[in-house]
Amino acid sequence: MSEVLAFDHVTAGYGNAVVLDRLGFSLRQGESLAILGRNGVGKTTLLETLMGNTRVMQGAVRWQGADITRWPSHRRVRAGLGWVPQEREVFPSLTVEENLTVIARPGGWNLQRVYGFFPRLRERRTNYGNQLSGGEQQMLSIGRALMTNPKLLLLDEPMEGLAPIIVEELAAAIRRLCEAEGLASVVVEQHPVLALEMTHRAIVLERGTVVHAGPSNALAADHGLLEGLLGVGV
Ligand SMILES: Nc1ncnc2c1ncn2[C@@H]1O[C@H](COP(=O)(O)OP(=O)(O)OP(=O)(O)O)[C@@H](O)[C@H]1O
Repeated sequence: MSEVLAFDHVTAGYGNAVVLDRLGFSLRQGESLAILGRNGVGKTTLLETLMGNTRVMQGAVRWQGADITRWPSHRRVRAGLGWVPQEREVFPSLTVEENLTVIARPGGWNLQRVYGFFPRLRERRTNYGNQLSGGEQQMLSIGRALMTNPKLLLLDEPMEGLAPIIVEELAAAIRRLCEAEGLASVVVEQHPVLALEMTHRAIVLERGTVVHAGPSNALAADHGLLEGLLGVGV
């Protein structure tokens, strides 16, 4: 499998504040990566850097062989980065269908395919964004990213605030996107066990740098290591 994404010694932050400190990792075609770490270590900043929303002071971000470090975010979306933000960013005064079609880009994913993938969205297609449950909003947020026909999905705490039954449904959907549809993904998730179940590999951040990298199943099985890295009882 060839490498599609790489952070090469990236130092980045906001204004003069450094959040990511010479951070490095890479992702291969079709691979899913969990970004783990305690609060405030820079997980969201990593995703924001991937989307071009931070100031990169050093290092390079490479996507499919191109140096995209200075690309604006709209160009990154066109190049296949599909962003599912933490706030979900569903348009409240547009219907589900309008939310999906307004950002559509040509490709294999279209309205019918997204509805096939999330039948709940088809049922709710005439409802407004602000009439949806949290789980439905998250499905819509993922559906919107799929409508841009991405090659890589970036998910920032997709399960936050959702009921356990919806979490199961969404985790299965995200896994299916990776396994059946061949989409690569980068997932920031507070719940490490869930994140490790959903991904092939994981990196753990501390103070903006990578302190552990390896297969997700190996980390999930090593409770001592997980507890040492994340301070969680599992
Ligand atoms: N827009 C911003 N401007 C300035 N500083 C910011 C901004 N966003 C985040 N930070 C700072 O960057 C650091 C890392 O934040 P970040 O949200 O990336 O961490 P995180 O690991 O995602 O945290 P959490 O798990 O709590 O969501 C924090 O100290 C935070 O205060």
